[in-house]
Amino acid sequence: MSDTPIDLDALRDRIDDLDSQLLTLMNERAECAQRVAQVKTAADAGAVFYRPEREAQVLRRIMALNKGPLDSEEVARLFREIMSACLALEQPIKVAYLGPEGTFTQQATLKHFGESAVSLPMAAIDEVFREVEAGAVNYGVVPVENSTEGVINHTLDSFMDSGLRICGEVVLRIHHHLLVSETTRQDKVSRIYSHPQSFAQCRKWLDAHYPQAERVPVSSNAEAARLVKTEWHSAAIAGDMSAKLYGLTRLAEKIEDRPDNSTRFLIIGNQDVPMSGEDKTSIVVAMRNQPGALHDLLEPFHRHQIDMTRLETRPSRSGVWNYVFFIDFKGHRDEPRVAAVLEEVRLRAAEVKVLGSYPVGVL
Ligand SMILES: O=C(O)C(=O)C[C@]1(C(=O)O)C=C[C@@H](O)C=C1
Repeated sequence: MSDTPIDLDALRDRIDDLDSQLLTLMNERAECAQRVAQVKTAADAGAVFYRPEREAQVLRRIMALNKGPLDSEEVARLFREIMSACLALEQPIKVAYLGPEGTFTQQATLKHFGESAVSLPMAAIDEVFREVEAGAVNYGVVPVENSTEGVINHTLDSFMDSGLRICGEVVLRIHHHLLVSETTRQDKVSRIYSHPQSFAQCRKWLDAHYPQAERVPVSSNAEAARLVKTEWHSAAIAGDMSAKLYGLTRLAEKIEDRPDNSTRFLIIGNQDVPMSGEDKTSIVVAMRNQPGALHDLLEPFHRHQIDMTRLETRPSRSGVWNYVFFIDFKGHRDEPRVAAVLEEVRLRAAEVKVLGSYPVGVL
């Protein structure tokens, strides 16, 4: 822009003009998406409209193109919403998530699917699986691991009995706040409600600032926030969504002990996702109970130089599955290198189940 001062009215006229162009372009894009839907339906009666690999490519491309001044993540969030609205025109998407409303899983659902998807809170992780299996919803969102507290066993166990596939992942930075209501006597907080995981993630801060307060574990952060509404001497540890839902204010912000505290969520569904260019694969492997079993399992990954991002062991729930390992690694099952490793692992294991290949979380 030149250095000549431009008056406010002229700038607003320019903004109006740009908004008109954006509106036309967004609607042109929406029409394209509608035509994409027609092409998909013509090719296949059971067409799949939601395409995680394409969405990841669109967002990555936009982030790479962005020259600012808008931040790349901000730009991606805007495009996420545009795609969410375009997908809703193709097919309204229903997503079940681990509720209740106001939890971090709801936040992850919005982050991944945008505001145009219909999201439905479920009371438990296995209910999310059941809803997707029954076809009552298109996809599900469940937490799988936290950087401070580790793996969420319920989710891993649910995969052992389910035929559902992993279609995507979303990583959320978790910020906890100490929340109070307008009636709370802030100098008299003697009880704090939260989910056990959140207490664990804020342990040091609580020991330093509220060593005397009673810590009451409840089923979710949102439930903690709800309880605080009715008690003048209580506070809750929860995130922004819960604060907003119950109209609470922050007495202290970002009280998690680790600044990089984050939770990874999985998108579960019925489809195999094609390659996006930057993918991960999750498998579950049962090994026979014999010496060197773990070494045998890991050796092919090392030899093919495949980058393992997670390895978890769960107790087996049947005779054959003596050891059960959940493994995440970089790459897609359709890549020859990955296909070769999977073949070798199959020869060494009692059983192998590929839970899915899916795009590495973009946002
Ligand atoms: O490319 C497609 O397959 C589309 O349906 C279009 C579009 C988009 O808006 O860009 C919408 C939904 C899909 O999940 C992926 C992308």
